[in-house]
Amino acid sequence: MSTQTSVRTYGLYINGEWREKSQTDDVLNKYTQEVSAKTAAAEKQDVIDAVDSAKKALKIPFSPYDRYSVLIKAAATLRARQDELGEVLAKEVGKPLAECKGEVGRAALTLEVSAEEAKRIHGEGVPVEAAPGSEKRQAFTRRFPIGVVAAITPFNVPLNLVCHKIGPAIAAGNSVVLKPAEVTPVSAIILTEIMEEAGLPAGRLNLVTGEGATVGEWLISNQDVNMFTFTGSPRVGQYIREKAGLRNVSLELGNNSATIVHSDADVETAATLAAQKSFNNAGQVCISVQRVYVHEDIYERFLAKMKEVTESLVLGDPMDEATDIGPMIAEREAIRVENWVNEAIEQGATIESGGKRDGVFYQPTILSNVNDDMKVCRQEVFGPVVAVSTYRSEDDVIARVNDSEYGLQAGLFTNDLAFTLKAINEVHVGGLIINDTSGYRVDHMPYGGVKKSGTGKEGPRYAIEEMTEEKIVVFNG
Ligand SMILES: NC(=O)c1ccc[n+]([C@@H]2O[C@H](COP(=O)([O-])OP(=O)(O)OC[C@H]3O[C@@H](n4cnc5c(N)ncnc54)[C@H](O)[C@@H]3O)[C@@H](O)[C@H]2O)c1
Ligand SMILES: O=C[C@H](O)CS(=O)(=O)O
Repeated sequence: MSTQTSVRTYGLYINGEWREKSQTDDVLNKYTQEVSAKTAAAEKQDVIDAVDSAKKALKIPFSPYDRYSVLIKAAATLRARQDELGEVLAKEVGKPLAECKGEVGRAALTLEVSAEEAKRIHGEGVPVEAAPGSEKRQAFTRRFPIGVVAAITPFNVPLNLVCHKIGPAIAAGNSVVLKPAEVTPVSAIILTEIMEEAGLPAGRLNLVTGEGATVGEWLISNQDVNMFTFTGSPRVGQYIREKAGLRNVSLELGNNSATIVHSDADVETAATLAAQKSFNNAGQVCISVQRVYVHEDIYERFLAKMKEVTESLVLGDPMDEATDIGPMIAEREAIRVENWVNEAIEQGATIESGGKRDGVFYQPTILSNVNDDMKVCRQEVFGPVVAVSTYRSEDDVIARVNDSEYGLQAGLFTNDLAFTLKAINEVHVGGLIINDTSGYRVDHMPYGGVKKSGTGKEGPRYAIEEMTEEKIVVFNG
């Protein structure tokens, strides 16, 4: 590893060794737009070496307790370095510092839960003796590591979402080849250093950095990879699914998350939470509140409060404690959001708050008078824009929430038990959050979508199920 002035250059990590490359990619500080780090651009042979090393490492015993010890040590280091890693995240993502430190804390928890789960992987007794003719038999299941897991991750939560992949994969006894997002790889590289320091055996975690279209592609075409765990856009997720053939694929993809605010809801609370969860990380969160359906009886009060909270949010330098919203990941993304909002306005939408772009910043924006076919409602905005509209009947609002290609999470504010039960039965999503927004997540819960939002669940216990193979053992007594 070498240092160029104050800009550090990071290598690849393959078979327990750091490998420098002459070709590098710049990582920008998303606020200043200056180069803040350089990362190695992996070549095809590096990816082959990384997968080979992962495969070979599987042959060396690594007990569940040793996996636990490494993960718990790494988690402790994350906690000890929370402030420093928070700053790394604030620079590479552009999220406010407090949010970034929060992500480091969550990442540590994800590794801690993964560590605990390493000690709990178990099968179950299967009553084969209940079948006529099998009276003398007995059976049980056991779970085994799936093998080499390729983990491909997105830019927006680049430390915790990496932990959601390497934590369970290592806990389950697998080896990993990690390819983090090219625009936010530094926190994942530091995490790799932390795993090495925590005593992870060589080959159990390999890191290859570079473009998705090259490095990702070489991983997908490598037949020694047994499983892909991917978080990112539906476009790339679908591509991986098509190319993976019969190999296991876990996909955590996008959403255009809806939250319903019913007539009996606590308006102040719902409006405040909706504003916070529409705009944190500049709306670049897969469960960000994008569509809010408010019962017509409380709409005016709700909108007034949501506007008040939204207009109090401060845009600025992520390192400044006063900042609530930082830049978007790239100016072209801010321009895309601007275009989508302008298109909605041409189609009849009204700007209630925000609606302006300044370079890479886009103001937190509330739109009303929207219809469900506008891009800002039907597609995933992945930016600080929320569309608020009214509803009258419960059937109507549930149909509108479900009228989406996506189904990751949805929120419902109500204390009406009958409506709640109806929503539990009828809203087609992976997670329904009652009396909070779609944006609620803690890291040990099962998390994953239906429809175009993906397949498979994360949350260490559930990810371990995806990353292990079940074998039944039958005794003929
Ligand atoms: N459901 C979830 O848990 C969740 C969480 C975070 C983000 N997301 C989704 O991620 C998206 C935003 O993230 P993004 O812009 O980083 O996504 P992206 O799909 O552009 O990139 C994700 C990763 O895929 C890689 N990649 C790109 N092309 C590839 C290819 N051809 N082959 C293999 N890998 C390739 C990228 O380099 C990156 O590492 C949004 O849609 C968001 O909803 C989902
Ligand atoms: O972007 C989507 C993330 O999965 C949401 S969270 O950061 O895990 O809460």
